[in-house]
Amino acid sequence: MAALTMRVLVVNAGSSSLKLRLLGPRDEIVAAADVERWSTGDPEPVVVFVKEHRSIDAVGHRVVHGGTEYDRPVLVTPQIREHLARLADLAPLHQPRALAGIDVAASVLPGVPAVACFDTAFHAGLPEPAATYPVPAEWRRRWAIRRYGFHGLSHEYAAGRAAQLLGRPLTELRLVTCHLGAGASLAAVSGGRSVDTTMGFTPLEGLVMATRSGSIDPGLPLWLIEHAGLSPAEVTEGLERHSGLAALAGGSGDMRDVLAAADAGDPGARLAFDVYVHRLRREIAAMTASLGGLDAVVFTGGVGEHQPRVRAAAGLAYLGLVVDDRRNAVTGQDADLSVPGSRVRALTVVSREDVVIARQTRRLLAGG
Ligand SMILES: Nc1ncnc2c1ncn2[C@@H]1O[C@H](COP(=O)(O)OP(=O)(O)O)[C@@H](O)[C@H]1O
Ligand SMILES: CC(=O)OP(=O)(O)O
Ligand SMILES: [Mg+2]
Repeated sequence: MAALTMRVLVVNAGSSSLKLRLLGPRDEIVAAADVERWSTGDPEPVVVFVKEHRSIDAVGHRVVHGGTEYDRPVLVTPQIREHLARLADLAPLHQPRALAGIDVAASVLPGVPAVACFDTAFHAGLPEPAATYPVPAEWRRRWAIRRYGFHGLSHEYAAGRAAQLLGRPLTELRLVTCHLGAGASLAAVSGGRSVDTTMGFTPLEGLVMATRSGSIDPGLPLWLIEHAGLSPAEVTEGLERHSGLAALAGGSGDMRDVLAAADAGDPGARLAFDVYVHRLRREIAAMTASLGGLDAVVFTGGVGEHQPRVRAAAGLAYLGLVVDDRRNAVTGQDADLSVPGSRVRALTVVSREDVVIARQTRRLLAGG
């Protein structure tokens, strides 16, 4: 069949959700199923989805880490699957879930081609100063230590959609795209290319997340291991799964729960929100510095799409960006949030990683 008319099943295994979409040849959504608060990582919903929606021509999988090998989409073969499994320790909340999705889809859709689309690919061309960690050369060489960056499928989509909303060519724009979901990262996008991003070697660096710490003093985990008697596994578990909003609010890391508790007067939840927003503001400024200027800030991901309070608190008036309270009230739709005449625009864009994945999948299968 002509690859460009394919119906593509998109499997997006995130750290907190599993999103399944069947997209028709013009990227129209034929069917969709989301599992929110996906704590188990069990890929069984893929089986149920496939049974209900036959005539799937191809599968596109979101894979978070492509390492140095994969800076573009790739057809999944047994050998590629094994390579991707070797990267699992670099994205422990994600890579095993993506692999489980790849395996289960292959078992229920035998003979249907599957393509892996990478979060890291959009950042593969980061300028060297942004990509390089100042650590021993031997480490960088032996273990390919560098800033990889993640959420690239989302950042790429958000930047393209922002250009449409602004009615300007992407090649002329300096954008900070803010993917705020369970995981969260910012990208500095100049002329459509990622020139900086807050996540790094793994998806643990950068902003405060639902259960991840984001950036901390690298001396802290070392001290915990060397002097406080914690094992490396305990430190990993603590920073990946028991930090971030969940740790500060003392319960769920879901922003909806944090805000409900904060509104009910819970001091931990208030602090969680304040720390989240403090880091967000700081990192937006950092990305702006990497861009050398700013045309728009684009909010996407579950929190970015649905939380006016986070967007308002990002506090950008000093950058020439003034958010309009009424426009900022929208949730779950693409919109310009800024007051007319604001020099820098604020936008919200519904994350459509599925569209990027489906297009990459069709293009690869078409031989392009
Ligand atoms: N209506 C909403 N209000 C506030 N936050 C929301 C809302 N819907 C989703 N979220 C937040 O979005 C997060 C999930 O974002 P999403 O981008 O779907 O996650 P994932 O990182 O798993 O892809 C949840 O943890 C929740 O905090
Ligand atoms: C890379 C990452 O953190 O993804 P998610 O937000 O889906 O957890
Ligand atoms: Mg996601």
